[in-house]
Formats: sequence, C-alpha cells, structure tokens
Amino acid sequence: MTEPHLLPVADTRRTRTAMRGVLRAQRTQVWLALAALLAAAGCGLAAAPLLGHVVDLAADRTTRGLAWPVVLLAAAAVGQGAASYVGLRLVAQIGERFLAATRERFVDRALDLPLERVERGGSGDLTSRITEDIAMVSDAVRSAVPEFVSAALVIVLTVAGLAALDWRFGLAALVAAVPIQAATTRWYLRRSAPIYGERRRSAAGEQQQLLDTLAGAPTVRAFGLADDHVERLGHRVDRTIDAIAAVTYLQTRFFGRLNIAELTGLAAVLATGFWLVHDGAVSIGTASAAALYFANLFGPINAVLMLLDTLQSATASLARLIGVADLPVTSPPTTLPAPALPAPAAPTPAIPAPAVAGPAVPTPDVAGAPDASAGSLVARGVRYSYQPGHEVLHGLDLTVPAGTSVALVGPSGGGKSTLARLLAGLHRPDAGTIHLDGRPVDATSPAPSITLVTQEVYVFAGTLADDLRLAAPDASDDALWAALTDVGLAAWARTQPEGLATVIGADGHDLDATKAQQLALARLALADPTVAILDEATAEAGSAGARLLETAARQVTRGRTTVLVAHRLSQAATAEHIVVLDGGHIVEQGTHDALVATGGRYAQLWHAWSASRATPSTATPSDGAGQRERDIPVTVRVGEQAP
Ligand SMILES: Nc1ncnc2c1ncn2[C@@H]1O[C@H](COP(=O)(O)OP(=O)(O)OP(=O)(O)O)[C@@H](O)[C@H]1O
Repeated sequence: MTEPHLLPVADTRRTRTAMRGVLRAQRTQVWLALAALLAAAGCGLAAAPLLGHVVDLAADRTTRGLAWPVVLLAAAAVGQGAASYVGLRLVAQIGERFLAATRERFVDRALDLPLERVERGGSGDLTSRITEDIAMVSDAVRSAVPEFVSAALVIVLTVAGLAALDWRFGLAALVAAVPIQAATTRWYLRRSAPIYGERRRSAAGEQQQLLDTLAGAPTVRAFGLADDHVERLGHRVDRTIDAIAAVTYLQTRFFGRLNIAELTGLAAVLATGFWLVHDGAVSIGTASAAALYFANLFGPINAVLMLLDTLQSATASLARLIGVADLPVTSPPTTLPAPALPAPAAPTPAIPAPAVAGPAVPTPDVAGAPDASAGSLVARGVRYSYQPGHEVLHGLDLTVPAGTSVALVGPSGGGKSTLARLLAGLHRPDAGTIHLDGRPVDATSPAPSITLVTQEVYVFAGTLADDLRLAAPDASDDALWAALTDVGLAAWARTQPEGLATVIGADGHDLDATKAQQLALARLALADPTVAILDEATAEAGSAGARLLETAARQVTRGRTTVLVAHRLSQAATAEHIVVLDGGHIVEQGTHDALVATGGRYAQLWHAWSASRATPSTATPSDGAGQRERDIPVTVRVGEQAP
C-alpha cells in the first residue's frame, strides 16, 4: 500500500529512538514529573481505605474517630490537585520542547528538499504532514501524553494498593482481568498500527488529489476532465472512508472486550471480599475499599487504552514528521535568515514556487548595479527528465556571458521553464553541467548570487517592509524605497497611510497580480544577485500591467546577467541574445535582428505576433511602451486563452 513516490516515513525503531532521545535529554524534568504524578496518584489512592474506614465505623455503629478520616480525605484531595498540576505541567513542557524541536527540523528539511523530490511526492503529502500530522502530534503532546502518564501511574499504584489491602484482592484482579486486558491490548496494537498508517496515507492521497484537481482546474475544464477527476477523487475518498470504517470497527471490538475484563475483574474482587469477610480475614470496610479500588481502575484503564488509540495515531504522524526531519541535509545553510514575520498568508504555503529563490547576498545601501565582471553562466550538455524515460531537455548548450541578457522563447512545453529552473539551481541536471563563473550551480550548492522570479509570486502576510526584507534582512528603509522606486511601486506605497508599514497579504492589503510581481522584482533588486532569472514574470498581468512589469524588469536586471523566459515578444526582443527552444532542443539562437532576417522559427513567431497587434507596421523590438492593448503571449498554456 506504500506509495513509493511519497516522502519517507521513519520506521518504528527510529521513531522510538527519537522519543527516547528526547526523554534522555530532559532526564531531570522527566524524573520530577514522574515524582509529582506519583505523589498525585498516591493521594488519590488514600481515598478508598479512608472511605473503607468510615464503612467500618458505620458497621460498628459509632461516630467516634470519624473526624480524622474526613480531614485526611480533604487533605488528600488538595494534595492530589497540587501534585497533578505540577506533574502535568512538567510533562507538557517536556512534550512542547520535543514538538518544537521536531517542527523546526521538519521545516528546515522540508525547505531544503530538492524541488523534484517534492514534486514527485506531491505537495499534498508535504502539506498533510505540515498540517494534519503536526496537529495530531501537538494534540497528543498537549493532552494525551500527560493524561496517559498520570492514568498509567494510577493503575500501577491502585493495583499495588489493592494488594496491600490483602494480597488475595490483588491476585483476584490480576487473574480475572489482566490476562483479558493484556490479550485485548496485544490484539488491538497488532491490528491498529497498519490501520492507522493506512488512514494517514489515504488522507494524504485524498488531499493530494484535491490539490491537483483544484490547482489544475482550468486544464481540467479545458479538456473536459471533470468527470475523470471527480471519479479519481471518489476513489480516494472511498479509500479514506474504508480506512476510517476499519478504525471504528476495530475500536468497537476493542472496547467490547475491555468491558468483559472489567466485569470479570469486579466479580472476582467482590467474590474474594465476600469470602475473606466471611472467614474474618478482612473487615467489611477493607472489602469495600478493595471494591472501590477496582472500580476506580475502570476510568484510568479506559483512559489509557483509549489514549493508546490517540497515541497510535500520533506515533504514525510522528513517524511521518521524523521521516522528513531525518532526510540528509543537501545544501549548506541558507544565508537568508528567517524573517520575523507572521505565518504565511495562505494555509498551504508548502509548495508554491518561490517568488524569489536563492539566498541573499550582502545588502547594498541602495539597490545598485552588480559587479559587471562576474556572472558568466555556462550550461553544457544539459539533460533533464521529470519522470524516468521522459526526457524534456536533450543535451542543451548555452552560454550567457557576464552582464548580458538572454531571452528564452518558443512554443509551450518547449522546456523554457525547466531550463530556467535548472539554471537557477532548483533542479539538478540528469546529465551535463551548469557553471556560474566556473563553479557548479545545482541543488546541492545553490549559488548565492542567482535569483529566480517566477509568475507564482507569494505575498507573505506582514508589512510591506517585512516582505521586502525577506530578500535583504538588513536593508535600510532608504534601500527599500529605492527598490520600490525601481519597480514603479513607490508611488503606490506613498499613497498608503502606513507607507512601508502597510500590512499586505491575507491579513491586509490584497495586492493585485501586477503589484505582487512588482514586489517580487523589488525583492530581486534588494537581493542584488549577479544573475537574475525571470520566468514569465510579466505573464500574469494584463497588457498595461505587463508594460509596467517589463519596465520594472528592465530596471532591476540592468547590468546583471539575465535569463528571461518571455511570453511577450516585445520583451524578448529587448534581450541581447534570443534562444528558441522547441521540444527540449535549442532550435535557433541569435540577436533579434539576425533571427528575423534568417526567416526561421523566431521570424515566424515574430511575424505572427506583430500581425496580431493593431499597428504592426510600427512595431519595433523595443516599442513596448507604445503598444496597443492586444499583445498576445508567445506561448499559450493548456486551459488558458490568449487575451
Ligand atoms: N513538474 C513537472 N512534472 C512533469 N513534467 C513536467 C513538469 N513541468 C514541466 N513538465 C514537462 O516538461 C516539458 C517542458 O515544460 P516547460 O514548462 O519547461 O516548458 P515551457 O517551454 O516553459 O512551457 P510553457 O511556456 O508552457 O511554460 C513539458 O513537456 C512539460 O509537460
């Protein structure tokens, strides 16, 4: 049932080792917590013999000496409350520390995962680990674990107390109830682990299918695939329902068997009490105390066994978190420190391609031009497949001299975005090399001076300044304003009463596609990379927005080595060199003028594009600002319409 492409899950032994490690690391706290919970359980145990004593007094028809058991009962109740408070608090603290460490390591590794690994696993898998699994482990740590520990201690002490009243009570309870409980628990645990594992897997699969269908809604509609997707989702949901039904069925049988253990145990203790009182071995009060002890066990035993259920689920979730947390580190620590921002705006921030990928380089005082001598990007024999046997780039050679610009154009699916991601180091080539100034660029050594801006811009909830400082944490306000000016966003920001403190993202000002892209380009200016890679960064905006973005892109890429995946030929034509990609091959390259003169693929695209414009005769490679509003994209995605 394991789906091989999903992210790894730690095995039972590794999960246990991780938990033992946590307990060892907080040894003192663990012992203190156990001592406090033992004290609480001990106070609770005092109630039954004290009540037994009251019963004996009642049997003797006397009220003499009634005061002290009542006072002791009150003292035991207070003592139990205080000790429980201290013990549960300590257990919760131990758990919270463990949780925090696991979460941090998980996020660290998740962010470090090679993109192809996440894509193969599917974003739903990662998302369900970040949301459901972390929630499940958090719940367990906050409530189930403390409750479990205290109930387990109560059970142990109660059985000891029962035996202390008279060893035969203990024996009766052990012989009549424990074998049934032990067999039931073994029976349950053997079956529940795979059933809970399946429940988590089916939930992850369902989430993945939902994400796929919703994210690809335009494509699904365009190809009339709705029924097919509904059917696929139906299968996933059926699988989840089956898994939940299996869990419920198992639980029902489990608790049914436990009830039998309770009743046989109580019957045995009562029968033993009757026999011992009859023989004069114990008083009626002691027999009553024994029956009370045993009845008091029902609650903690049920709690422990019910919590086993929760803990089992939490352990399955923990194994999924540890599976990712244990992944080897593939890249050196990023130089881009985590900003002090609130949580990302969207509920599922795991996968969106980063608006700005690549760690920051030293922050300039103002967004300035980079060192023109660096930034030579060379790709040799680059091959890449998303899936084995389906190569999408077939041995590409490309040289982008330092400080120059290259536009990648060509039909949809030609491999432009893939090449851009490889050049940015997000994917590793299957064969061939990519070097920046002689140093390899790949996922294991991300070049700190390459920044990729894609059309999937992510606006984090927070202030405008926070969002900009993602790229340059130490940038001054002046540097932020300079970057905003470069991308044409300063005028808008000045109209906001809060200026740089304007809250954007889900909690505040919802930026439109153009402004979000301008923001991403401003981050690029602040990151000040040697190489800028723009993957259709202007594609999401309308024509007016596209012109704004083209100007912004020109401004922030000035002087940098630039690779541009261009939807609009007006933008491609401004690049110094144009590369036409088709079917994963470079089919043409050269300057705009040379390619148009050659009359090949680029010339066809250029003429088709020019003809689609209202004033084709006046179209020139750099006339973007004067165009009418009818630019069509060079590439049209499946499910999208050209405007
Ligand atoms: N994540 C992915 N998983 C599997 N195949 C992919 C993935 N991304 C792209 N491909 C495939 O790789 C090939 C190249 O796609 P790519 O997106 O690089 O082309 P493109 O020229 O950028 O197209 P477009 O202009 O439509 O963005 C296509 O056949 C595409 O279906």
